[in-house]
Amino acid sequence: MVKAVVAGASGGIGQPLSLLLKLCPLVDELALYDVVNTPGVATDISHISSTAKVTGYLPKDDGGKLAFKDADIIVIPAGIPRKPGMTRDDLFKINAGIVKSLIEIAADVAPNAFILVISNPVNSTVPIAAEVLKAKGVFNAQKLFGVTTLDVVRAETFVAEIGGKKTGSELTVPVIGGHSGETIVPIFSKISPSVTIPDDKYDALVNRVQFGGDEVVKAKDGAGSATLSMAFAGFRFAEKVLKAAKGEKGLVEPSFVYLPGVPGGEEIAKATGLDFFSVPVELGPNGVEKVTNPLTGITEKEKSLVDIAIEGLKGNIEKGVSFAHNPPQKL
Ligand SMILES: NC(=O)C1=CN([C@@H]2O[C@H](COP(=O)(O)OP(=O)(O)OC[C@H]3O[C@@H](n4cnc5c(N)ncnc54)[C@H](O)[C@@H]3O)[C@@H](O)[C@H]2O)C=CC1
Ligand SMILES: O=C([O-])CC(=O)C(=O)O
Repeated sequence: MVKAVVAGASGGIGQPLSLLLKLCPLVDELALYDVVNTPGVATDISHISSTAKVTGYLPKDDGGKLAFKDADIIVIPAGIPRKPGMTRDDLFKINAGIVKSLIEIAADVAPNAFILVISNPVNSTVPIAAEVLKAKGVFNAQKLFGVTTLDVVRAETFVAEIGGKKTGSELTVPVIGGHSGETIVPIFSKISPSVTIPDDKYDALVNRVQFGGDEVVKAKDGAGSATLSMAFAGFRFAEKVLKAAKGEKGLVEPSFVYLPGVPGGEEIAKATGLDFFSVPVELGPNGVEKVTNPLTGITEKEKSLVDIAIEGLKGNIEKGVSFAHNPPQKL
């Protein structure tokens, strides 16, 4: 019996993500949690004639605990999205506390769950999650993931447009680093099957991957950020985690993980000086089976992009860790 939870299930990402999980034959039970509207969303989705049994919870009557209890996988797209002119870091003030409170519930009632954090700023919310789990004595780095799949999906799509492929899904494009602006680093030298990016298109393509989120925020013009492509990306990652948990081999996807706690991570932590970095993760029954060092054999241009990413990530990670230890006092 596989129980999946979506926290933030009534939102722009949460609703289509819940729909995709309801359609997934790997899910037997789907618990939808949000501070608003989950009775309606859950009842609506529950009428779909697929396997998963759907329930909806609000915070009242310990709804969070009931929703999360004994979950196998918890996906978190809870929190506010950007408006034009904002950076992801501008979301920290509100979303840091939301993520912290949700991870506390997870630690108490579902300490063995895979936890997939979508809420921004991912570069800081994942370190918060790790610190909360550590403090509760239940941290397993192999099961905590910052979801950066949308960067990979975008890179596949944009490279396919340039490389004359019919669809990006024919391509594997590693994207590493973090999940905001210049911390996002596409490694075009390792696209498989290989695609040559013309020199005169390289910088613009890197920029489009790094600022793909801004493209959507601008186009939505105040109505939020990427939701449908994010639901696709979040589901793609969750499905791989679930398939790997069932024993399927060869499933790899980049994710923002705690390097010192995952096999193969120490070497990358040493090379970057960072505890968290998005790297290609090979998934297994226990989550991260191993990570591969994405920095070997990259080009000089890519090295300089990685250096910029490392600088940005340092502050983002420290901000998350220090919030987890010293959250602002409530008035
Ligand atoms: N990792 C990534 O690649 C991406 C991350 N995001 C992030 O995902 C988050 C959600 O985005 P949207 O779905 O567009 O926002 P939204 O505002 O449409 O939905 C967020 C939902 O979270 C709920 N929520 C707020 N506090 C909560 C709490 N304490 N417990 C449970 N639910 C709570 C809200 O009621 C709302 O239904 C944002 O932070 C956004 O920046 C968005 C796109 C890509
Ligand atoms: O841009 C945003 O704020 C949402 C996001 O993370 C993305 O679309 O990559």
